Amino acid sequence: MKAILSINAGSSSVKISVYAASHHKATPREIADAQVSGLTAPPAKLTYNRQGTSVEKDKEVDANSQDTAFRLLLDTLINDEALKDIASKDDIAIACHRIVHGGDYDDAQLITKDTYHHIEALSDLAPLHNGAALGIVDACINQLPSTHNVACFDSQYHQSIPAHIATYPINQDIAKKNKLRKYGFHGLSYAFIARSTAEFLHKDESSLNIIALHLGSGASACAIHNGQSRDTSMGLTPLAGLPGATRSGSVDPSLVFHYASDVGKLSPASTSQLHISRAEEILNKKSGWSALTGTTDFATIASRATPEQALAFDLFVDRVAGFIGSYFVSLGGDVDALVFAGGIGEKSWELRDAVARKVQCLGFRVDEGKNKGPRKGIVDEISGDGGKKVLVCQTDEQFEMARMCAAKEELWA
Ligand SMILES: Nc1ncnc2c1ncn2[C@@H]1O[C@H](COP(=O)(O)OP(=O)(O)O)[C@@H](O)[C@H]1O
Ligand SMILES: CC(=O)OP(=O)(O)O
Ligand SMILES: [Mg+2]
Repeated sequence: MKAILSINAGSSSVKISVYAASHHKATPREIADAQVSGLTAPPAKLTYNRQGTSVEKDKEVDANSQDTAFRLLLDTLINDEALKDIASKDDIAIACHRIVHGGDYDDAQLITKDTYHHIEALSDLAPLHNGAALGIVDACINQLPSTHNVACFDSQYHQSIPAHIATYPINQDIAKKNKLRKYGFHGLSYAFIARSTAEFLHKDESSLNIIALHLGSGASACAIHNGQSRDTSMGLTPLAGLPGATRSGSVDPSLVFHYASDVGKLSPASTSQLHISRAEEILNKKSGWSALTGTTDFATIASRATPEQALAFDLFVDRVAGFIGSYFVSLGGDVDALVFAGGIGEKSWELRDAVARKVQCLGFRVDEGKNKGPRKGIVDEISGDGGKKVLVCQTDEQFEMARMCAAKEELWA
């Protein structure tokens, strides 16, 4: 039996799940999960469940970065005497890490010096994520010396996007040399959503066509054709596409040159692990819900209590509906389901309701009672009578990573 620590450093949270797996290709069995959320909407909150029982719920904690959140979570797990599977740090055989930007990697990688440096070199292309995740890898290397570290990439799932969709219309010599193309992210989530939705619909995954929405602190949409990513809204970096908690999403690229005189300069936040220009800092960290409303808490925004919140809400509905329309065409109208996931997609009935109304012309509608009601199962149907299928999937990137590790033969030899 091996204990697997699955670590998901998001832009506003760190989520860790602990699994036990007995052998190569075994389905990992969850034994605990813990998360610190609200890193961009202090105070951050800790939630911890062991064997399905709540130990802590929304406990206010002092954490303002992914690194401090991770240390707190690791201590919580190690110091819990009732968590028998990891009585000491040595019991953690595998730590898998969600790495948002994996460049051309098409499979999870055991983290060696080489892979570490490769991921580090990609950090500039995921300024809210890769550096933070590598900080957690460093902490694991130092604090868990006998643990194997595995990198699981958010970009991997999107390797199937065809060239004419992934290519930017710029000088192709420069594009190839500098690897400037659409990569796409939230792929661990989309892989989980595709498999779970296929199971729910009793369809073979290889014939599944869906429009999936991962709407969290970072938000994206994905057109899934025959079980594979055909298009997604994020691009070279996770900034493109939909707006997020602190991200602008797509804007006219020329806006950068008209925003302020110093946007091209390196930001004071730049470190050896992260080279971020002022423009990138503004569009990644000082835009989105935070800039429009002063909060990154989407539950507050969904209340539409102020004109600013109403504007942010309507703007999000407009952008999300735009991608649904575009992907509906991309899938030739052959869509098995529209699937909501991510913190906002799973928890905001208001957002689901407003989006569904906006895309009613495509045949989607939600049932008010089902939409507002408690979730039944990992995938839950909320479609209205006679409408195309609308589902909510409680996505699980940590499980997806643990599953990838169980499938890696070299870790079980
Ligand atoms: N009850 C809720 N209603 C609406 N939005 C919510 C609710 N709970 C959490 N959220 C939003 O979900 C987002 C976090 O989603 P999550 O997928 O966990 O983020 P991360 O990108 O850090 O992984 C935040 O913007 C938060 O405000
Ligand atoms: C890729 C991305 O934006 O991830 P998250 O939503 O977890 O910040
Ligand atoms: Mg996330």
